[in-house]
Amino acid sequence: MSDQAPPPAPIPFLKGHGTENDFVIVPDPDGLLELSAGTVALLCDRRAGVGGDGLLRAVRCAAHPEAAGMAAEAEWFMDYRNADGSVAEMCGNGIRVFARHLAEAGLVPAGDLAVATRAGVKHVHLAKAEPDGTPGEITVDMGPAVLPESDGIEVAVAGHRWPARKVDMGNPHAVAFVDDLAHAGDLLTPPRVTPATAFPAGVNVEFVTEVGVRQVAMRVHERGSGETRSCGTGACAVMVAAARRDGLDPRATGRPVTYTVTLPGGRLVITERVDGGVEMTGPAVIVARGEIDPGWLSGRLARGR
Ligand SMILES: N[C@@H](CCC[C@H](N)C(=O)O)C(=O)O
Repeated sequence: MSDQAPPPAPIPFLKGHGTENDFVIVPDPDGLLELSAGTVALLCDRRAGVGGDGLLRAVRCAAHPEAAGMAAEAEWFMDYRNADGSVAEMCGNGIRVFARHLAEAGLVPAGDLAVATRAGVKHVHLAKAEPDGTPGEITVDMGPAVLPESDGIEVAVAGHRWPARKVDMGNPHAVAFVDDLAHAGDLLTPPRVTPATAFPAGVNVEFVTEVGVRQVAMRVHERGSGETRSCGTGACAVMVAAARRDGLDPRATGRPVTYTVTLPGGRLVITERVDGGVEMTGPAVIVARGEIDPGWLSGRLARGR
């Protein structure tokens, strides 16, 4: 009989995206996996790992110390990490992909579900598939946007500088209206946001142009991930900033307002309700399922990647 320990079990994962904001999804119902920042960064690495703008760990609320208090309202906790391994409060595209995974895996009934996040419990609705089999879009109640007084905030990149609006969607955003999205340059380095004290935990930066009546286009540089092809919380922040810029506030007028937000990776439809809640609708797909080789992972981590 061999006295060697059995080889570690492969770690199941999925790959999915929402408007091309892509994620590695790691099912970990009982919260048994040790996912350090280094592990997450390696898994999200597009050349050395699986590749993704972020990672979504699916843990039962009851099995996660940050989520146990939400277990009465939601069964599942979206443990979201950025590509550099940092933790973020919320991910708007991620939560749609997360819900798609739970539904396809038969872990939740189709239709409506609650998902716990670090920004609280969010309610998600999965529309029925189209007759041709195309998966239905997913709507998330993202909660209200918070737009504090933010006079004096500026965003600078690629030799340009703009005033910006501070918007909190559970995570922090600085929204700058620009004449041309190309003026943001290649966005290979983070834009400079001043004063730095406005965002002590870092910030996601959105660049927005108007393309029609209640239609805007945007690019985003995400905290912890760099430029991505879409950002759901960013699109919601942009929608509300655009509405205020257009003199629209559903809480004041008693009429909901809807904007279409076009991003490099697709289109999101966002409505601000009269109670101030923001609803985002968009696609989410699972594109692959596989197994992470635990020998590769532990070897890379032992060698410092
Ligand atoms: N891509 C996400 C936002 C992910 C978190 C963000 N980078 C942060 O650090 O706050 C989205 O779709 O909202």
